[in-house]
Amino acid sequence: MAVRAAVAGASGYAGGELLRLLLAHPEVEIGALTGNSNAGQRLGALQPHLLPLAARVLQETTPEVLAGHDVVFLALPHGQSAAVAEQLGPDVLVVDMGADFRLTDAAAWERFYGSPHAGTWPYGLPELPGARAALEGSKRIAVPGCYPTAVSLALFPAYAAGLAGPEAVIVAASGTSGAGKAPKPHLLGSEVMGSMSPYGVGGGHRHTPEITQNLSAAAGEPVTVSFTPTLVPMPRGILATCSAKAADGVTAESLRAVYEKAFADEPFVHLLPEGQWPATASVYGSNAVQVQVAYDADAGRIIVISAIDNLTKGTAGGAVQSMNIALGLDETTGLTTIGVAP
Ligand SMILES: NC(=O)C1=CN([C@@H]2O[C@H](COP(=O)(O)OP(=O)(O)OC[C@H]3O[C@@H](n4cnc5c(N)ncnc54)[C@H](OP(=O)(O)O)[C@@H]3O)[C@@H](O)[C@H]2O)C=CC1
Ligand SMILES: CC(=O)N[C@@H](CCC(=O)OP(=O)(O)O)C(=O)O
Repeated sequence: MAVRAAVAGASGYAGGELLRLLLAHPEVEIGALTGNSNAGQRLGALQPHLLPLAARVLQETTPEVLAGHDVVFLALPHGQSAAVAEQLGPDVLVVDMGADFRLTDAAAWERFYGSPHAGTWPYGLPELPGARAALEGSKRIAVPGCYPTAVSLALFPAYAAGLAGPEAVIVAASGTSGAGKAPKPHLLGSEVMGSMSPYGVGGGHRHTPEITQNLSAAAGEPVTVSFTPTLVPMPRGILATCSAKAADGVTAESLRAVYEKAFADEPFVHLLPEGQWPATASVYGSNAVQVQVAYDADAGRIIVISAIDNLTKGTAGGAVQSMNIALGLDETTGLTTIGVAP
């Protein structure tokens, strides 16, 4: 019997990418689609690439509309998911693509998001140590942020193996869809085109505590994170350049061996052959993650670079992958590692 799934936030970028993936998922039947300001609109007017759903009309995001589904995906702005989720029954699988349930530290939540902490749900990054076990059979999933997905996958093996010092430095570039579809002055075409710019500099970005949480868990001790995001003129993609001081005794060979082992059985994470570097174009529209490692002997640092599609592995693909695990389906169902090129 098909898994009936509702999508709240179906007019947005994350909701649209999720629907693209669910349309290709053999076990899922798409149920209610909801929006906010666009409720009452035809989906075809808002997401014209989703042809099979073009005639569907967006409904209001209410508990009544979302009732009667096996899975409810929440692709809503931060802070909007908790109120909706608490009105959904305990038997429904709720997959939150926003940030509301990602952090374990209530004080960090309040500092970075400025509202009361709603709680913590099993974290939808299956590749992290222990994550799959927590997702299996779960009725609640917190899908990671896009930058934390790229960065945590890049650095957790080094921390878990004790190869990296406790201060991680990360500079990551994101395409503009990461900022969502709602109009924002800094995302006007004339501001973004032909330019690359930093934002959230100096520890202010709300993904800093999420990255810190993941790397500290992998290390088994506190890790501090210097995270600088940048905006680049492309619609999709994240390239994360991550580095940390190498622990004593690290060599290029030992570093590579740790990453080969960490990702050997991962269906979506690919350690590239030596000499080949991750590129966002290679993972466009796919759930794949490209990773490459280097040991800079002169600087005494390890460098790990990862590339993801922020909308696919960075949100909707990660959500589907985690849903599959929670429902006991093959983890890769409905997901592809095949990108679009050129
Ligand atoms: N874009 C990305 O790369 C990623 C996004 N995410 C997360 O996914 C979530 C959605 O992001 P994204 O799709 O980019 O954002 P968008 O701005 O593109 O879409 C937001 C969606 O939420 C709906 N919405 C807005 N306000 C409300 C409200 N008060 N109640 C109910 N629905 C509301 C909008 O409806 P309407 O259009 O009808 O007003 C729209 O469907 C966010 O939490 C984001 O952090 C996570 C990882 C990556
Ligand atoms: C380019 C850009 O603006 N990106 C967003 C991150 C989007 C994302 O993945 O994260 P959330 O799910 O936490 O919103 C930002 O920096 O706020």
